Amino acid sequence: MGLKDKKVVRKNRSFAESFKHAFDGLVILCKTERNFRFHLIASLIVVIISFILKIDLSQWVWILLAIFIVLIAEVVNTLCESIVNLIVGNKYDEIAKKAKDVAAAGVVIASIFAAIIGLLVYVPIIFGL
Ligand SMILES: Nc1ncnc2c1ncn2[C@@H]1O[C@H](COP(=O)(O)OP(=O)(O)OP(=O)(O)O)[C@@H](O)[C@H]1O
Repeated sequence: MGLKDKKVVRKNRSFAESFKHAFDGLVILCKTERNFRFHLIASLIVVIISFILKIDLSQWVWILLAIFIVLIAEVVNTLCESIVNLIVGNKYDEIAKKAKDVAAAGVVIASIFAAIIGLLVYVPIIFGL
């Protein structure tokens, strides 16, 4: 193993370095997590529809809240999966299953919240209520 292969762990030295690593995390999410990509594309479609329907400021607040809660739930889900895999690897473990299933349930709960917000905002506009 050459010198350049030796990677060391150290604290971030600046805000810029912290931000760079956070950005790396975003790239990893987009490249490796199919569900995160799906939610990102769905979010983009929702934003475009919202512009077309000319929703007002308070409606934008609710829609953006719903979008970001789902994305954050996906981040927590991926984080949980990574930590569980790091600890147990491929070994079957009931607690690992519980952790992953509960994290996935968080995404489902966030998605239900987003669907309810979507109905409350768009149905009255579309049906002129
Ligand atoms: N080590 C394990 N021990 C027991 N069950 C596990 C283990 N790893 C995964 N599972 C089960 O398999 C399911 C799928 O796990 P996996 O790691 O493939 O998640 P995933 O398909 O990436 O999930 P998501 O679709 O939420 O991204 C988990 O929800 C869990 O029920």
